[in-house]
Amino acid sequence: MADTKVFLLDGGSLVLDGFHIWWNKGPGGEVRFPVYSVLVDHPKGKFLIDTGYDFDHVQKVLPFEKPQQTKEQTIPGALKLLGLEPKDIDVLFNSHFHFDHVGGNKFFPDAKKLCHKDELPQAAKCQPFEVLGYSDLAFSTDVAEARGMSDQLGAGQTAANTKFELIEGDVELAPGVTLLYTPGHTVGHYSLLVEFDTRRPLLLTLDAAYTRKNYDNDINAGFHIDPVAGVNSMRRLKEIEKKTNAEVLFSHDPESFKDYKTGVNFYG
Ligand SMILES: Cc1ncc2c(c1O)COC2=O
Ligand SMILES: [Zn+2]
Ligand SMILES: [Zn+2]
Ligand SMILES: [Zn+2]
Repeated sequence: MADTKVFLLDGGSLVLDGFHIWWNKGPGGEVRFPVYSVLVDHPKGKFLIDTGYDFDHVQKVLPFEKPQQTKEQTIPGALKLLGLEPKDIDVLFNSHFHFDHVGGNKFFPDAKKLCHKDELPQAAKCQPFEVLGYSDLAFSTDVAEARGMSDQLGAGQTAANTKFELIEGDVELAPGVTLLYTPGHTVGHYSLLVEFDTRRPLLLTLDAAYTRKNYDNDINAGFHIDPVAGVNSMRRLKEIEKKTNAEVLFSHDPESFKDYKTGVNFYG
């Protein structure tokens, strides 16, 4: 069987103060960090995990995050670099519904969509401190309507083509592609473990650990629903790393990202 390939789709960058990236630790000051999505090109199909941010949404709602995104860093642009179009994606999984992970969902009306069973209701009725994170609601007509923000929906979006199948606990998306339930950042957050025939596994923390410093020191990001669960999720990922000898990739780590394979380069 052909081996699995993992592509990181560079989605541009944003800025946050260091105390948001490393909660209670800092240092403060502006930190520009990467945003990317993950394409798993597997013999069983093409799986996309997350879809980055929508530039116009961030400009309008979170301009202080100073979005920088070229055409090639939009989801359609990044797929085009690989000779793919959005219609080639079979399954779209959102690790969680923060705006920097759902911005390109609108390009996938026909893909099978999956999320944790608690993440959807949480986005529909979130805590006051989660309103910014859950601010781009165009991924779900139900959620947008529940939050009184139907104006975010595009013309072609319907309840049917923004419907999610709900999962819970750890789930094998395909042989060797496992979604790991890692709550804390959000109620329904997931990380991803990908195993290969010919190389060590990849463990993608996604927002369970923004950077190596978060991960090594059990430091939550400033955005979390449950910091104790967040620490436990990081500790669980470190156990899995040890057990599988996985290479760990972080979601928003400016230093590490410099060495990650992006564009046409892939893991596998
Ligand atoms: C990158 C980023 N910016 C703002 C927020 C989040 C982010 O990941 C999560 O909740 C927020 O308010
Ligand atoms: Zn194989
Ligand atoms: Zn997040
Ligand atoms: Zn994020």
